[in-house]
Amino acid sequence: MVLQAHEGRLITAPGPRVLVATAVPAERDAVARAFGTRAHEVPLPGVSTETLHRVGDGRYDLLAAGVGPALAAASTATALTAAALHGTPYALVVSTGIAGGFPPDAPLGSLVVADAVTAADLGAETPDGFLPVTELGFGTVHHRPPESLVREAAAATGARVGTVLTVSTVTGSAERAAELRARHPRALAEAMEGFGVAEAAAAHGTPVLELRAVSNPVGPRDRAAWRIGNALAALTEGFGKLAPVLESWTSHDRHDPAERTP
Ligand SMILES: O=C(O)c1cccc(C(=O)CC[C@H]2O[C@@H](n3cnc4c(=O)[nH]cnc43)[C@H](O)[C@@H]2O)c1
Repeated sequence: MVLQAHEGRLITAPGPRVLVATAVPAERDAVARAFGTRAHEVPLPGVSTETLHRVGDGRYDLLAAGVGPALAAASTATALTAAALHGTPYALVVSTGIAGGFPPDAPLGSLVVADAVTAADLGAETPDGFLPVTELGFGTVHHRPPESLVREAAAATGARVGTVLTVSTVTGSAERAAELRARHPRALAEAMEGFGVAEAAAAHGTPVLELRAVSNPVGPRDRAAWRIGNALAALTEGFGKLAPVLESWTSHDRHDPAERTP
């Protein structure tokens, strides 16, 4: 499939394309390093600040989509819409980057793949505790990536499988960490974009995967203890192992449409 001309050369993608959304450029570049080659920058229509970084023979578009679920959703939706209008839609969206891990289940430097991408603070406080937005009669708080893809991604990368929470406020106390784990006993990690990316993907009927590398424990704030370099290295290594899985999974008609994000 011909995607575009670049410096007089046609960039082609041999198969289905994957959009990879990180929060910040350092995470995007960690993913790009897994492909070894220089990324081609492709403008994103209507967005002056960010470009797509195209790698892997044009199969992967990497996007630093911004910090937090709202900006990540807006940027991801823009990229999905632009690709659809161009006639080159994505077959899969991957939300990735660093994350806080719930000790002891997700240690520093480990990888986590989400079998549930969960909005942890979307709802209402009541005298009886937190109510998720679904109990108020609205929307959804979980997106479930396709089971077969989660299974294969975990097998290839060695990632632990569990819930990855999306929060708008980074947890900064032991009390809040315990509260989140009490509400979400299967939570392994928290980050700030997955649910927003998944909402955008769902609006386009595109499946989503979330892979995170743990840079810090979820708990009392200690920014000096974040091991961002180690986590970014784990992300590069993990993505190198993940890419063949993504290529196989998106190329074959093995995935059950019922598994897709609604
Ligand atoms: O300062 C740097 O060099 C640097 C390099 C890469 C990434 C960063 C970030 O600050 C990324 C912010 C991003 O990380 C996720 N994150 C990481 N730990 C947590 C956490 O404990 N709770 C919630 N989110 C976390 C999150 O997705 C942020 O958007 C800096």
